[in-house]
Amino acid sequence: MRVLRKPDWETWYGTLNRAFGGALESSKERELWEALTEHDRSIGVWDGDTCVGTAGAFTFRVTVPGGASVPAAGVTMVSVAATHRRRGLLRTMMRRQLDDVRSWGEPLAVLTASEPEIYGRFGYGTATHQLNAEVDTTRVRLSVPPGTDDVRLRYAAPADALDVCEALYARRVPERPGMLARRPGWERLGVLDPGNDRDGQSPLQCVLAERGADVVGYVRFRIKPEWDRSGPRGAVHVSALEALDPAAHAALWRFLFGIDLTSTVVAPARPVDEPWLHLVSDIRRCSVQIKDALYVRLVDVGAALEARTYQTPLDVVFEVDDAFCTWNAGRWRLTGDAKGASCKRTDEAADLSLSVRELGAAYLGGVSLTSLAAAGRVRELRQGALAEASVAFGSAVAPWLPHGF
Ligand SMILES: CC(=O)SCCNC(=O)CCNC(=O)[C@H](O)C(C)(C)COP(=O)(O)OP(=O)(O)OC[C@H]1O[C@@H](n2cnc3c(N)ncnc32)[C@H](O)[C@@H]1OP(=O)(O)O
Repeated sequence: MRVLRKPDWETWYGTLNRAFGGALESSKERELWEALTEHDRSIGVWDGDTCVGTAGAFTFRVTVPGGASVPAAGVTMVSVAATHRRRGLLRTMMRRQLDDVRSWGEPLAVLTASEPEIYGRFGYGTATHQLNAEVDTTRVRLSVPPGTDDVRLRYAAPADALDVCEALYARRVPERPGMLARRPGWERLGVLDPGNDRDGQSPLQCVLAERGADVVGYVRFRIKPEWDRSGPRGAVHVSALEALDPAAHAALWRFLFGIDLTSTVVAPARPVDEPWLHLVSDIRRCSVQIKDALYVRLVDVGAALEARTYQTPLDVVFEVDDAFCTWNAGRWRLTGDAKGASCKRTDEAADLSLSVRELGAAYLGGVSLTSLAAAGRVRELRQGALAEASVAFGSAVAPWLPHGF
């Protein structure tokens, strides 16, 4: 196992691509991923000249409750060749990677998982969920708030509108836990639009929402035209949508719901507190599903818990179990409120006992400690401590990450 060398990238990436089915052939996409790869933070496992394992860690900053932007290793590009699976290569890479992340002084590691079963054993907890919806727009109507008609919509070429969309996205990032401050180059992933990825859908389209001279929202989407005996049954596939206020939000969704010759809006990876859920006439025809999204691993429990704020005052001692990163194991006293927090080692009696995985799940405020306790994953040792910590850990805005990496 060694750090990725630049000349090895093609082979390394070939191993990764094959582990995901080998379908990624677009040279535009390869080039971008090569540019985004942080070689000195990536590792490969080699069997002689053959690359059999890959893993990387992007340098991210993630928004946490209270709005701070906390350094996080974005674990990515993890693969093991099928010829070498289930011999402990992933475990070996995860060990090395978490030791590295600790030595880089980053308190968090985050990832989106190809399969939910893989990463819990390494201390990652499911911290954000996403909502996937498939709306029957022949039956579901939207009732929009005042001001919606004042929002003007216009088509723009996705690449031309990229800068203005990114500026708007950057304004959203500090407002929602789980969102990542975009590093240069990342914005291009959203508009790559490789033909082999489309499955009969149109190229990407973009519509901007404007009020006066200001852009107040945008949507990127594709249309899949379809006809059956009863007529047009096309689908609108939403790929990204951001809006700065309720009227802009409603205007964009009303536009999507009303596109001629379509009968469905497919909206994946939306926040679980998506506002249009409150505007639809018939939620049962929106086929809403919830899926796991961002996984969080506290690499440094003390620094991570100090980096966020807490909705209500709390003073609790956690007994943390962490078999994979034993430096975290033991008792931590966390005191804090909406202004700041302190988390230090202690010998005092514990109030709550849990594993680092549950702490990761609760960290962004989207999974309550109470629900984890009801599942038997958190134990309350002092009466009242669970409710105190659970409310304090919550977030007024549901954590969300709109994209994978
Ligand atoms: C953040 C990301 O990049 S997510 C992408 C992950 N990569 C992929 O899904 C690509 C296809 N899959 C693969 O490349 C491999 O199967 C990997 C990377 C998921 C696993 O690699 P392996 O080297 O086989 O894993 P390893 O042998 O170290 O297994 C460690 C443990 O995880 C378990 N495990 C590994 N993969 C899986 C899985 N897909 N589902 C359930 N359990 C798994 C093993 O059973 C083992 O369990 P144990 O600790 O109880 O013995």
